[in-house]
Amino acid sequence: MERPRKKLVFENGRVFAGEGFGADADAVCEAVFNTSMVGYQEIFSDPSYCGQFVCMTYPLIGNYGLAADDYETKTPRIGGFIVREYNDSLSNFRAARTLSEVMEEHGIPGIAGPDTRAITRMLRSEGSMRALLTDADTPDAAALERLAGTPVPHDQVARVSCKKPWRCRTANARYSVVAVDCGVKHNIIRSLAARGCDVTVVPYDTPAKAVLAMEPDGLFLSNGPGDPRDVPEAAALVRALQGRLPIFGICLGHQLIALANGARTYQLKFGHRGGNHPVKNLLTGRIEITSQNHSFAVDPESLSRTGLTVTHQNLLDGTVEGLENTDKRLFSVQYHPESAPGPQDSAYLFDKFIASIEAFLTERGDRDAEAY
Ligand SMILES: NC(=O)CC[C@H](N)C(=O)O
Repeated sequence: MERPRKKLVFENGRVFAGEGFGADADAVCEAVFNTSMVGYQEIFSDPSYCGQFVCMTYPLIGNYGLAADDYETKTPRIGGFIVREYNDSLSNFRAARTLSEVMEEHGIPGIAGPDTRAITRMLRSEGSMRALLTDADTPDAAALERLAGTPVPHDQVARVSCKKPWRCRTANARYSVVAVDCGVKHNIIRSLAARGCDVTVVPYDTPAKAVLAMEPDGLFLSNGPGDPRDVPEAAALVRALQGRLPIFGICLGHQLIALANGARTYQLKFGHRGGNHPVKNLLTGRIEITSQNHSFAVDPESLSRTGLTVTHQNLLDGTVEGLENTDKRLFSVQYHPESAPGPQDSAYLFDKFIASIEAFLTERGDRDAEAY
């Protein structure tokens, strides 16, 4: 099939040529890179990539298609894909659709052909930056002007969060959990459901009173796109509910817990995105290989007097990867224990949340799980 000629123009003036796949549309996004060797479907459908171009360092993308059961959300919001080679000859018996056709359906453009290693090295040395994906014949000067004139969005969480509460029921449920949806990955909901949780997913700006009216046994704070400081509503919810319910946060949820307790977050030079980031659990001394996708991190200097202690640390750059306040039954991780894509080493964190809920129910004296 004849594919349109496209190019990527970066803020620093570098231009990379290639062929379009997915939607034949222009887009301006922040470009980041992901080093996972598998899992492009989960990356494609992870709402945390809303408004970002993901440059895949693995050189062959598309060859196992998309499987009906593997989406992280029904409405993919990734800004676009940058790949070395796009391949549409599906080789997986589970494949239902091609990546390109589903990208087209959702208006998401892609470019195949650029030297993705060169782009990655550029982002590593100069830091994440924005780019315009456009037709090959757009003049570079006009492209740079468009880039400079496009404002950075601050409403990504509002774009990906559900608009009304919805419930994921599980057979023989033992716990009821409210999940604050800042762009929740469905594998998180599956991971909670697999441990006996009925999960009510609520919009990111749900007031604390409305959450309490649902009488949950625990509160979960999801991953999500953008700068955590753009969602003060969700941080306020944590402030109002911490100490009243067991709380578990992942990625953006972890950052929101830090902000709610007076800590600071900052933007990393090029972020962590991949399926093999080593993290040390400081409580056990064990090392976990983790799946990651984030640009921001919690400033360890800002943690004194917050009541939060660091439980996990990244072994590549020493950044904070986990926080806890046992008095408030509150803990969080910067990485992805639901690990899609990625290793399973950190799945124990969901069990830790269940243990925290169990202890809470027992202490409250109204442990009625046997009645279920
Ligand atoms: N996966 C996430 O939740 C990402 C959190 C946040 N948007 C960041 O980039 O740091």
